[in-house]
Amino acid sequence: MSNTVVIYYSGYGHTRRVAEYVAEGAKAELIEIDANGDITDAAWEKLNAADAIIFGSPTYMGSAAWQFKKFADATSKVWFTRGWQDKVFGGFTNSASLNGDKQVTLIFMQTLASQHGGIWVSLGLAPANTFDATRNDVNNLGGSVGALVQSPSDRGAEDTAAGDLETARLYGARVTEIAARLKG
Ligand SMILES: Cc1cc2nc3c(=O)[nH]c(=O)nc-3n(C[C@H](O)[C@H](O)[C@H](O)COP(=O)(O)O)c2cc1C
Repeated sequence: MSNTVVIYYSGYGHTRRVAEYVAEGAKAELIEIDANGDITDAAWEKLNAADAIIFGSPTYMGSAAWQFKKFADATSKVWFTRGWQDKVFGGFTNSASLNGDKQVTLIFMQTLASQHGGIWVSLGLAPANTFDATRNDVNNLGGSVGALVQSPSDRGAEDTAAGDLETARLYGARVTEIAARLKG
């Protein structure tokens, strides 16, 4: 069994709900980045000890929230020692529009993982893109780099599409399974 940590920021709770689904699938511990973009020393230790790390952030203005970026910049301290070399990584993002430039956020997370010498896990789920596909289907947003979720701008986190949340859960499970396989 591998040890996975989900680290995320959420401004208004929508991404927190997604993070809970990812963590359920991954059997992971959750760490929330606070409103100042900080995490505790104990949280850094958990990240350093993890076999797999899954990043999460809402997409704000076409990229990750600044709090997540502050965390990303703070990982430079670990980068100097190659402390996360060969860890397994994944990422998810959530935003109001179906597209909303979510891909930019995922590519940012994938690049962050690559800077650390990590092994990135793709979504690994076929898109549900037929005429009859619905928002209850897995991967209805058609992602491939990581998990994409849409939360309607006029609703709370409880109204996030079931298919997107299931996509998040399945993706978490995939990251942990791949980390376990690599661990041997
Ligand atoms: C400052 C700000 C910028 C946003 N920019 C985008 C955006 O670029 N694309 C989009 O689809 N939604 C955008 N949104 C909507 C959020 O991504 C959406 O409400 C998301 O569910 C918020 O997640 P949270 O509750 O975890 O903060 C933005 C919201 C805020 C507050």
